[in-house]
Amino acid sequence: MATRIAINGAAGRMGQRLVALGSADKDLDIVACFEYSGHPKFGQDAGTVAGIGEIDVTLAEETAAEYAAIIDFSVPAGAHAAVERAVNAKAALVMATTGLEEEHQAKIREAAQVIPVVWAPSMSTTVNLTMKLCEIAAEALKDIPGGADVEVLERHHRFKEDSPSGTALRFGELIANKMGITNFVHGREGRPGARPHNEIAYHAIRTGDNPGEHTIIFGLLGETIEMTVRASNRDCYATGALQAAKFAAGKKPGLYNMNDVLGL
Ligand SMILES: NC(=O)C1=CN([C@@H]2O[C@H](COP(=O)(O)OP(=O)(O)OC[C@H]3O[C@@H](n4cnc5c(N)ncnc54)[C@H](OP(=O)(O)O)[C@@H]3O)[C@@H](O)[C@H]2O)C=CC1
Ligand SMILES: O=C(O)C1=N[C@H](C(=O)O)C[C@H](O)C1
Repeated sequence: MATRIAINGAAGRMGQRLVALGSADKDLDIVACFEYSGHPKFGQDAGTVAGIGEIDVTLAEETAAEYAAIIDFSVPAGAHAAVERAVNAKAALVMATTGLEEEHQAKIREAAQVIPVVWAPSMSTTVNLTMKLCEIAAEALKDIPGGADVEVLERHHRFKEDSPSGTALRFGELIANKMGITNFVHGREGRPGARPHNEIAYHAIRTGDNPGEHTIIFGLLGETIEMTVRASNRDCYATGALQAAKFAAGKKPGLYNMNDVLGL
């Protein structure tokens, strides 16, 4: 039987791709598409907005339909509403929105005590694989003579509201945990002095319509290793989120990540 899903932020860049790809998936049934009432497309058919023709689901704030999972790609206020909807409906939650304040993050952790939650800053297979590879590199280089300097560069479209990306922050966190690093900086200017090893620096580039690119640099004295992972379009994130919804629907309550979904 197909998994019945709801999409929050359904008129957005990601929401539209979820509607398009979810509608084409015979194992999924999109039964609700949420948007806030002030959205210019509110009340329109979600399929028409996504450019695939009518799917008989309108962009709404409420639904009478039952769903097994809700996927959220929206904004912090929308993510907060998605958590409440999922808990009230006893549905699984796939949380993809980034740039959340600590109070919103705490609500997600709390929700995971009563419903299954997949929470990841990137639903892409190659990004999550690159995270594993970076952990291997960090472990191998943590005590290298001369030290290894870690810098995380990310490049996204001009419309992105949070910075650095949630994915860049997760790369930094995973590497810092392996290398025992405790200092984080965001860009550099002026005369900060020689670079300490106990530091990870983030650099956020905003340009054009880039759907997402991350480069992680481990700079040694005499050689450098860089890992770059790049999306060509948003479907890698949408596909991962739809897979996560299938994975989480009906699972026992708890916090899951994309390694659980992808078996990495
Ligand atoms: N984890 C992952 O794999 C990925 C995560 N993301 C994250 O997903 C989020 C959304 O990205 P993107 O689709 O590009 O952004 P968009 O701004 O295109 O989409 C967000 C949508 O949510 C709408 N919205 C605003 N308020 C609410 C609300 N209260 N309830 C429901 N919907 C609301 C927005 O409306 P309006 O435009 O009027 O504000 C918009 O339609 C970002 O945080 C981004 O970083 C993105 C890609 C991959
Ligand atoms: O806003 C985006 O577009 C993206 N946001 C996510 C993030 O902040 O990590 C994931 C992806 O890089 C696209």
